[in-house]
Amino acid sequence: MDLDLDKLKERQKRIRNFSIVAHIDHGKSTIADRILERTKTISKRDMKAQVLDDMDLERERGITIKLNAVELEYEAKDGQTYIFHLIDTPGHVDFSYEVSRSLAACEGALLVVDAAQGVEAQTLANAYLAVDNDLEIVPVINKIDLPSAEPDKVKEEIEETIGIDAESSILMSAKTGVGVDELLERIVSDVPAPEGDLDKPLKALIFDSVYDSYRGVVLDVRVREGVVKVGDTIELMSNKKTFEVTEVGVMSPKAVKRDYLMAGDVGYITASIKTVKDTQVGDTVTLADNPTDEPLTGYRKSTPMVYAGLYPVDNAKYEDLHEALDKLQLNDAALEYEPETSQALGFGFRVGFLGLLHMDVVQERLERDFDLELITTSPSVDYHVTTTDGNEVVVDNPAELPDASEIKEVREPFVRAEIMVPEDFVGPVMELCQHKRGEFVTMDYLDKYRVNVIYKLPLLEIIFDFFDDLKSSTKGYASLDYDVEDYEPSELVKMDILLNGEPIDALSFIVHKDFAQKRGRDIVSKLKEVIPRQMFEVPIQAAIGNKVVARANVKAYRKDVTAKLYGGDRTRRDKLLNKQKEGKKRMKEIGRVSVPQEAFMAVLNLNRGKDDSK
Ligand SMILES: Nc1nc2c(ncn2[C@@H]2O[C@H](COP(=O)(O)OP(=O)(O)OP(=O)(O)O)[C@@H](O)[C@H]2O)c(=O)[nH]1
Repeated sequence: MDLDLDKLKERQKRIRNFSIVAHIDHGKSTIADRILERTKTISKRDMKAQVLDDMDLERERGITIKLNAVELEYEAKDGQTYIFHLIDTPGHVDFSYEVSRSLAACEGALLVVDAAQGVEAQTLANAYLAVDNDLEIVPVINKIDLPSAEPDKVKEEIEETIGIDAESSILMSAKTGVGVDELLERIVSDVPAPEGDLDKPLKALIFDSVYDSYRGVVLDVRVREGVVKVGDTIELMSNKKTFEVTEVGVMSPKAVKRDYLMAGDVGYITASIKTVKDTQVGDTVTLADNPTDEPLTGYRKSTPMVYAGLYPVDNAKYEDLHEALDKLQLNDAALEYEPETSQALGFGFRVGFLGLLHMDVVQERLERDFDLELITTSPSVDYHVTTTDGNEVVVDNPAELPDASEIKEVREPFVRAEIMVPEDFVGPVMELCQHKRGEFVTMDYLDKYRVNVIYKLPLLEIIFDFFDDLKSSTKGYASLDYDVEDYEPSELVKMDILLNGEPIDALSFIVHKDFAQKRGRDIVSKLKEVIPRQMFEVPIQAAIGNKVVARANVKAYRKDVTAKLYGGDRTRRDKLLNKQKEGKKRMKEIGRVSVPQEAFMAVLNLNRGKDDSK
């Protein structure tokens, strides 16, 4: 097929690639929906609650996790039809890495700020990412319909904190539809058209990919230079593998086949790529017979912050879990894993996550989409350890921490946390940070009422529900952003948990010396509750090295769950028995002791400062 390059150049001038970035809940998805509606990309009837958040999990949790790209056509007031590629981005702090991936595919960003909440931590973090990517930023003040909206104050905040001109901010309400027309016109006038030579060899960035059981791997790409057509042989530059293109197209919002994708386009390519491992997000696609010289610079690779062991309840499902992780990783470049074995749990994987929300999402997806039953061990951060013989080791599994006598120093990751909060709550915020081993850095006034409090905090203390604690101690007014800054020595110890005299590797955790005694006692009493009585007495001990810090016994004999019920109520009795049966599936035989999944969660929840028995 011959393409008319002049026509394509004309078309390129009418393309606008942009993202919407915002703090969580400021209205990105609702704005995206309004844009889709107004451009008739989707009829009202077809519109589910929110189209772009299309994963079940996202809808249930009401958060955007995965990015999505859609193409839409907009007939502007100048009479021309423009092609918009809208790339959705997540708002939760765990997923800021995904934001930078989507921004790499754009020329502009709509920076959405809630008119009542004002600039928050992720507003800033995302605005900086947009600036780093040289994007044109269009400020949008949303929710002006709210009685508490203060658009003028928010404009000032944007100017002061981000340093961009906010006078011409679009004032809108995604709820009522006010401002949507202006928004569409401003996308045309303010977001630059993509540049990129159509005559040059193909250069396209893979910014996401999904596995489809019929078509193989589907690559989401932003074409930077050249053109790609069905029948072309593409090469993935990182591994030099070649594939014949079977389909190209765009999402609008369903897949729509096209004859070609050209420089400036955001769309998908399928090429019967069967192995998930061949495609890497951030890689460059070119043509095998006319390759480009240099790959595009990908983007910063995500680094996991939290690690946990994932084990199938049924050991025979190990391969299934492996395959499921492979598939999941394709859609989730931030996910890292490697095989590990546990004496207690058998074969499984050490998995690296961006945060606990990411961990929950991954576990839920593995269980729901791949029908696996899993045990997750207590999450850990990565520790840098210097041993007495001078070796440096990185430990992300507490069970692997060398013996205390062999350790010279343990360094743990510290973050610089920026907490934005109305000044009335500065006290509670500082109290919380202090309690979490934080070190005060500085405090700035953003305006008359709002303060940016900066603390240095151990990542270990942040990952366990710091965010929830922060929300409750500030009535929901605080927002948080953090970045790992460095590793510093801390007085950390490994707590072993022994059942029946045997240390259970999957229950070990690392804790600061000052919190160790209490944590040990709490865990032991929690385990005593959740471990069912067995045919023999089971001692539970918490120990640091050889020193036992807490101990309890689970008495012998099996608890009969129906004992308390008098005869009559049959259904209630059945229900209980069923519940017990259900619970049993999640029992893991460790040595001679049956340990329920709850035991592993108990360790996690106590570390998170929660009691899950309620
Ligand atoms: N009153 C009012 N509410 C709005 C407006 N825009 C969005 N909302 C509501 O604000 C909440 C959050 O909106 P979303 O669009 O889900 O926010 P988001 O920024 O996409 O959130 P994430 O996808 O989790 O990052 C929802 O309950 C919306 O109905 C608006 O203009 N006015």
